[in-house]
Amino acid sequence: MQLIAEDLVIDRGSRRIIDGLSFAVKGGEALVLTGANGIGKTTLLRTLAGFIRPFRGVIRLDGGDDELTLGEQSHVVGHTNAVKSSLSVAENAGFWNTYLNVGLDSGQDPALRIAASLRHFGLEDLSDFPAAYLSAGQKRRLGLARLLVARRPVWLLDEPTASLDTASSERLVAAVNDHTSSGGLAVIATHLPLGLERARTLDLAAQRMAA
Ligand SMILES: Nc1ncnc2c1ncn2[C@@H]1O[C@H](COP(=O)(O)OP(=O)(O)OP(=O)(O)O)[C@@H](O)[C@H]1O
Repeated sequence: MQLIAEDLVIDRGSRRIIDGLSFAVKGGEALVLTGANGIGKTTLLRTLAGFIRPFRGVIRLDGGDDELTLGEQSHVVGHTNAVKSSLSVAENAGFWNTYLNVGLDSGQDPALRIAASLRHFGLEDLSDFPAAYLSAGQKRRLGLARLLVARRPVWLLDEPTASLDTASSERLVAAVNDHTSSGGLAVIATHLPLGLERARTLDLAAQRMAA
């Protein structure tokens, strides 16, 4: 499996944000996007997810499921956590298990998968807690638990360690490392060095200067 971007040109409003960017990420790899505020990391991730249409260029997932779009094969974690305040922690995870598994077979009992996801992010004791009352870091951990409640081969993560303490950041890094070691791929925007295994860095500032 390989995620390929060729000659991407992306505009926001009347400004050109990405100009002629090409890269490839193989299954088993993480690509870490770096660059100063406003350089275009979120814009690129949202374009990969299918939320923004590029002005020009090609994005494709070779070796994926031809019946599904790239977005349908991706977990997308943005700046907001997509936590439903009216549901409990476990109900949120249950909702995503149902919603995100559409078109993809998780291959595991939903209840076991949900419990394992919450355990991985240290939320098992908060299962019945109303999501509305979670702290910022707990909400972030619940947002990240989505990554494990349903199997998707592509992870697109925007500043995933925002609000996380050191231990929680390490849980995220472990989840990404497990994902890539089992053949998944990830594209991750971050300002912090994450210490991921099997990771390469794409510096968008250097790309912009070269364009
Ligand atoms: N909806 C929009 N309309 C016009 N310009 C936008 C829009 N969204 C973002 N931009 C601009 O696009 C540029 C890239 O923004 P983007 O959010 O992709 O940067 P980033 O690298 O993720 O930044 P940060 O590190 O601050 O999160 C910025 O100059 C921003 O102002």
